[in-house]
Amino acid sequence: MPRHGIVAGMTTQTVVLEDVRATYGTGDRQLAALDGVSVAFERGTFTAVMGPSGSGKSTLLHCAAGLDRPAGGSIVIDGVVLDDLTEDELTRLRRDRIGFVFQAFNLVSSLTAEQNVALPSRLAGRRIPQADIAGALTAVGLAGRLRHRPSELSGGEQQRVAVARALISRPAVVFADEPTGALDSVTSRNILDLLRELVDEHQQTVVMVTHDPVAAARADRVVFLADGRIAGDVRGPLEPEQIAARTAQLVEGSC
Ligand SMILES: Nc1ncnc2c1ncn2[C@@H]1O[C@H](COP(=O)(O)OP(=O)(O)OP(=O)(O)O)[C@@H](O)[C@H]1O
Repeated sequence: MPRHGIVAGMTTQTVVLEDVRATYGTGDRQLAALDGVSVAFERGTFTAVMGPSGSGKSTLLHCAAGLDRPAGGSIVIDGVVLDDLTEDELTRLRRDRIGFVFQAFNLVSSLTAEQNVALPSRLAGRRIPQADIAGALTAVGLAGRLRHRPSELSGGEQQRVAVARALISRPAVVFADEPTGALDSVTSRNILDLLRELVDEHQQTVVMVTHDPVAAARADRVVFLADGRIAGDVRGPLEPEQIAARTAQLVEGSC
């Protein structure tokens, strides 16, 4: 794989990880969070990433989105090789093509819900019409919360603001780290409907980390991680029970 620039002939709007390694700590305390992961996410598909706690799911998402630099291997997003990009180039790529729903939401506490949703686009120099911002918050069930600050919202409401923020600019790729983790089953289904709509109607690519077999069953494919390696890769349609059984096997194996 070329080390820099656009990869000729590669289908655009895909995410390709080749032998990606990620470590935390140094010396005796060094831990391999990702240990040679190779996986590709095709354009217009919805993939769930599952696996035991600590198996490397969030690290995979952060590396794939260019938020963390891997210790080795290669990552291509939408035809652009990330490996040698400068921090500024990476930031631009993220703003232009990637939406990220963080596990911890990462909302700015001093800003209202609508200001949080508009922030990434504003930083990229784009103005989003007020009606679109209100529409995105309405789509996640927060029509009555536009002017609320994060401290005035419940955990699930903050999570939904984070989802609206990631989707508003219609990024080519959406990475979502447990986007339904704090939600009741009805709200969770609404968020998953939204993610499906991105894929089915707009050909966006969605990669979602989840512990919930019901949420994973809405994806086209489930990639399983264990101990920083790919431990399974199954294409749907899948039943939640099948997904739960496979996850339980991996959890038992990692205990
Ligand atoms: N900032 C960090 N410093 C040191 N170790 C870390 C750090 N972040 C993650 N790790 C370790 O890396 C491994 C993978 O972590 P990661 O968060 O990617 O797992 P995960 O599968 O997303 O877990 P969970 O399901 O619990 O969110 C774990 O062993 C974790 O303890």
